[in-house]
Amino acid sequence: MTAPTESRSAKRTSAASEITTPPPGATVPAVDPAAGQEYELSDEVLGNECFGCGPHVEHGLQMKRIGRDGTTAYGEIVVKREHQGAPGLAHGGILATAMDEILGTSAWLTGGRYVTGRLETDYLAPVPVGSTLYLKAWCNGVEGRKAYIEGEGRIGGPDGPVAVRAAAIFVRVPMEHFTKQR
Ligand SMILES: CCCCCCCCCCCCCC(=O)SCCNC(=O)CCNC(=O)[C@H](O)C(C)(C)COP(=O)(O)OP(=O)(O)OC[C@H]1O[C@@H](n2cnc3c(N)ncnc32)[C@H](O)[C@@H]1OP(=O)(O)O
Repeated sequence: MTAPTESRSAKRTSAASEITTPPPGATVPAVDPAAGQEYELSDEVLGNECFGCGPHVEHGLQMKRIGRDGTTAYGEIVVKREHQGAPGLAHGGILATAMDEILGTSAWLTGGRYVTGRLETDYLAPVPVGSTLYLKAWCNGVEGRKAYIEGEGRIGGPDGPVAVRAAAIFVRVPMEHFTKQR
């Protein structure tokens, strides 16, 4: 019998593919001062209806933004019964949503409004219902309208094992992007 081999995702240290790795010319921006202020008021910026962070969306993730360090953003979600896929475990799409929310927060901290263009996710460990997922996202660079953002979610504590990683391209859009579709 051959010894079990480590999974490919466990060997990877980043979720970023060639597409979500910034090109050499990309720069890592400082936090935008206006975005820093918006961060403190993010409920008002987004309203209360966001599935990812709306504090009163009953079955939503109710992600709490718990701090930032420059454009690095920190957040937490508690996985609820309504977030299950397999019995007792968080649905992968829910985890991707949590990553989208925290990565998006980091993108917005660079200044301007951003939407997700591409989101890549590595799942490393199952996340049980009832557990807290400790989220962190940072910006690897901005080039033109594209922000290259990466992040991770840990269980058991902010320094616990990594359960999920993600990398994304967020694309800067004008404010009308959000109003013209209504
Ligand atoms: C401080 C903050 C506090 C508040 C916190 C708020 C947090 C919020 C958190 C929210 C979290 C949740 C967030 C959500 O849920 S956002 C909701 C989910 N996302 C969407 O609905 C986006 C839908 N897509 C679009 O609207 C358009 O396709 C966009 C706007 C994205 C681009 O269409 P547009 O016609 O405008 O531009 P373009 O096509 O010329 O592209 C421009 C550049 O981008 C590159 N590109 C585009 N797509 C991709 C791709 N897939 N992979 C790789 N690259 C891609 C493209 O090659 C080009 O590059 P270059 O040729 O210039 O080099």
